[in-house]
Amino acid sequence: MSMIAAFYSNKSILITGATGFLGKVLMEKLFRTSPHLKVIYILVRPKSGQTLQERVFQILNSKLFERVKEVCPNVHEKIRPISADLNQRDFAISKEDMQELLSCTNIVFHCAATVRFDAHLREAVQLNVTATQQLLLMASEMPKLEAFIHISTAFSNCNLSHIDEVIYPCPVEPRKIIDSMEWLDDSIIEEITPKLIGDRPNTYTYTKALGEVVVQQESGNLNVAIVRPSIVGATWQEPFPGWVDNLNGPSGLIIATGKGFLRSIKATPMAVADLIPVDTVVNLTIAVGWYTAVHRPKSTLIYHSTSGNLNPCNWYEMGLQVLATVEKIPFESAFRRPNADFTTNNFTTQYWNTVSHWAPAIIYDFYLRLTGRKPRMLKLMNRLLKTISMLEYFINHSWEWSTNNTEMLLSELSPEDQRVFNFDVRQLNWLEYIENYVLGVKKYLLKEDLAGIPKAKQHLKRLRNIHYLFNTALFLIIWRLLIARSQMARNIWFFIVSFCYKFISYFRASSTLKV
Ligand SMILES: CCCCCCCCCCCCCCCC(=O)SCCNC(=O)CCNC(=O)[C@H](O)C(C)(C)COP(=O)(O)OP(=O)(O)OC[C@H]1O[C@@H](n2cnc3c(N)ncnc32)[C@H](O)[C@@H]1OP(=O)(O)O
Ligand SMILES: NC(=O)C1=CN([C@@H]2O[C@H](COP(=O)(O)OP(=O)(O)OC[C@H]3O[C@@H](n4cnc5c(N)ncnc54)[C@H](OP(=O)(O)O)[C@@H]3O)[C@@H](O)[C@H]2O)C=CC1
Repeated sequence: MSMIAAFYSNKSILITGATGFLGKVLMEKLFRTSPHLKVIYILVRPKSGQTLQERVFQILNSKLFERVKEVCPNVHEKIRPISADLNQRDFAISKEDMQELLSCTNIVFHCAATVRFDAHLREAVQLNVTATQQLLLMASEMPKLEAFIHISTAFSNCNLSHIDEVIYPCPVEPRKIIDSMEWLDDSIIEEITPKLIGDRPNTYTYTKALGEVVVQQESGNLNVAIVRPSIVGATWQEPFPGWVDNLNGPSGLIIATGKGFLRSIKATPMAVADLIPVDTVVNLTIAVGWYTAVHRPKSTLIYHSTSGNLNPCNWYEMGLQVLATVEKIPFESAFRRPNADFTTNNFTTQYWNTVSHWAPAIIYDFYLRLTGRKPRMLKLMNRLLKTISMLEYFINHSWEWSTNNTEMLLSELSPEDQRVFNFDVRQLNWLEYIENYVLGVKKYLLKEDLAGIPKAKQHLKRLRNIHYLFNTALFLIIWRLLIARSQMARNIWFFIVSFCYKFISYFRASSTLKV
């Protein structure tokens, strides 16, 4: 019997960010392994014209939750959506709901955040810092609370190259930042943002670091722990391999590569691709919840959920495996044949952007215009290149994260818990994982049917022929122009033609002799 699963039985759990990528997998695993838990409260806001109930219905009826329904048929009764907006004072939770949350909650998992790299500092502070502070305040009024688990990111201190499982101080106190956001206007905030974030690449990593300091300063007597995942990818094993439902991190780039939009990228091939499967992060998070509640460590423990120091894979290996997979299982209606060249300096990056990205987009848009359709490829390409420029920092640096607490926790688990809540990244086979990831992107993100693979392969063959034809035509045109203008080109041309002629004549003569 799993001790961790038993611990969560009969517990009331509060999850923020439960409609997000990580939150959904966390909920799924909790329900599947502890079907006798009392209730999971989730803080949800209405979105995209959907009510709370519609959002929850959609999640419960998704493929991700299929296995849950077998072990916990009354899952819909155990999930209690609470209308809340983390950007509002007291999260805009009704009095009755707040009362219930305060009096019943045993464990809090705080996953909600803005993960956008380009978020305005005010927005990022509100969600990643102020909301965390408010939630801690709420938690301090929960008499039955046993543990508060905060999800941060391994990149919150990405300005350092070696990162320990400790909270690093921020030059400006989070409280001062929170206060200043209340009275500074947007334009001044924009002006001071680069100074505040310093050598971090974006407001996301900066505010996640501030969020950690807030946890440290405001947790009082609470049992608190922080989990820091690196780049969270598709599921490795559970509930099934390859599940993913958003474009963040590598998923969007896998699509862009598989569809042949992205053909070269500025990346350091040997830099560590510190990916971590979402189910590994979730297993660790659940184990951390149990350990924090049961063992009540004296200080706030930080757990790195990273892969680089125990089982490294680099961007080159990852790129190769993505390509090998899309060769075997191609995506439908590719724009060009997939390719992934890594460039390492600005000049070659600009060159390949022009040749491999902008030029084909302009030609294709021209073709769309000619056929009476609306051009769209250049716009799409520019958006893609903007996205890549935001991710570039993370594919051109390597970090070392120490994982002592995570390893300690693994050793504390019973063999059964190590199996049920496996977060030992040493067991991960990267080639298999990446192949399943790409397949998952095809099935769950692009919603492509595997029956369409032969057609997709045919389409790639056609693209290859167009490519050869285009290159030959281009070569002939350039050559023709050169011959017309340059004596040297003409000489070379006549030399090549006469050489070929002589070679063929010699070959013919020798074969006649043999007969
Ligand atoms: C060979 C293989 C190599 C693989 C190589 C992998 C490298 C992978 C490095 C990851 C490194 C993360 C390391 C931090 C890990 C955390 O701790 S944070 C969690 C991760 N967070 C993120 O990834 C968020 C990044 N995304 C953003 O911040 C915003 O989407 C951006 C990039 C600023 C774009 O903002 P925007 O212009 O307002 O556009 P937005 O509405 O978000 O999306 C515009 C279009 O781009 C698409 N898009 C959005 N994100 C992406 C994406 N990642 N890729 C492609 N398209 C995207 C959208 O689908 C949308 O298309 P349409 O639906 O309009 O057709
Ligand atoms: N994905 C990754 O690569 C990594 C993620 N992390 C961390 O993991 C956690 C989860 O990330 P992930 O699941 O990927 O992110 P998602 O963007 O998928 O999910 C974010 C969640 O936060 C909720 N949320 C955002 N704003 C509000 C608001 N104002 N009120 C209520 N809820 C809100 C979203 O709700 P809604 O659905 O309504 O938008 C959603 O449920 C975050 O703390 C992130 O920093 C850390 C490292 C890497």
